[in-house]
Amino acid sequence: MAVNREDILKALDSVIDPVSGRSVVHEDMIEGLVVREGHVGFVLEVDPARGATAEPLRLECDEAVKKVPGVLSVTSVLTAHSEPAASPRPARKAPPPPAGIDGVKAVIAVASGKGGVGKSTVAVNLALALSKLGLKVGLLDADIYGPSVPKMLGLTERPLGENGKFIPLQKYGIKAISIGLFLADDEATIWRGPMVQSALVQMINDGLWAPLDVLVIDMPPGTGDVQLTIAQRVPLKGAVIVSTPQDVALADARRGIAMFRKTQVPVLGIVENMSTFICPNCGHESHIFGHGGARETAARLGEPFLGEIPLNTAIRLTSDAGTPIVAAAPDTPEARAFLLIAEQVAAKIGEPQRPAPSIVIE
Ligand SMILES: Nc1ncnc2c1ncn2[C@@H]1O[C@H](COP(=O)(O)OP(=O)(O)OP(=O)(O)O)[C@@H](O)[C@H]1O
Repeated sequence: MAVNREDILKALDSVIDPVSGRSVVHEDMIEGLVVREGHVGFVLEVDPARGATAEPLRLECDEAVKKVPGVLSVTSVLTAHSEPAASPRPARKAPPPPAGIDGVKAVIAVASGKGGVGKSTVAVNLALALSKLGLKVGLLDADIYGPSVPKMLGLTERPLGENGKFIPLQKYGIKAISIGLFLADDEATIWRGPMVQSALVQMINDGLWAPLDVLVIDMPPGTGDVQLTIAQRVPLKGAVIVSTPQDVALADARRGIAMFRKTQVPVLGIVENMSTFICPNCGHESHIFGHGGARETAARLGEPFLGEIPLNTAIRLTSDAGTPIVAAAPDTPEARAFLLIAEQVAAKIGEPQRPAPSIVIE
């Protein structure tokens, strides 16, 4: 039986907010409703003063929606946001350091100051390479404005919920959740910053991730409020900065580094992506976007340089096909470049390497 938005809104209209005494629909508390082939997702937005105390209301909404005939799964997110304050902005106190996540030994962010430099490609292949080293790995795609992990890992189904917790999907031996799996294609742009932040923090804290050695977060590109809040509210052990070798990208990478330094998140190192191009026909080596800029920037800023990833058609084709190069062809020089970076990252987060399990392409 096909279920539609009206059915869901009607069901939600029966849920009464105990604070206002009116329905959550009437009070405009439901945002970002998505109904796709029986799978329903929405955001319940409450006043920041209520925060997590509104969790029973969210569960009540879930229960109401689950009763609608044809509904296969419900994923909801509770967010508490405040409208931007009228100017002048009050001085913000530094937030307390975030608590760790039970059963997750380390959380690392893969970030870039600029979009399109291959941040997601690096995040996905780094996660798979860490898993090849024997670590238990999770991957959270937090790139609300261009979530590419579903495509790169070939994920289509929505993660199921269990007692208000998300169950990550499994692919190539890692656990993965993407914010993209909860959103309609055109929806990301209408999500306001605070909603994104709350949803992400909830996906991290309410995901059934444990046990994990490392959770890799594919950050949204840039250094705006969303990124800053993640850096402050997620217990990050460190950040990997991805850049291409051009000056413009490096300037943005420097801004990214400054942001992590400001929030006391250690920079684990810089990766230069799309570094060298070797012509598959004649073997000639060329540097389409320049070469070595990220290494120089790292040296100048006193941050580690983690390595170079070549510009290579196989990297793009395998990502597009949902079989990333580290899973599809682990013995190629391109995959080995990711493995070398993963070895350094594992060492920096204090994870000894274990015998590599084999990754099975499903
Ligand atoms: N080393 C590489 N060689 C060839 N193609 C690459 C390489 N790295 C990334 N790409 C391709 O470049 C495009 C952008 O990569 P990706 O989506 O990883 O970038 P991003 O920085 O995460 O982008 P966004 O900021 O939009 O999320 C993709 O088509 C990807 O396959």
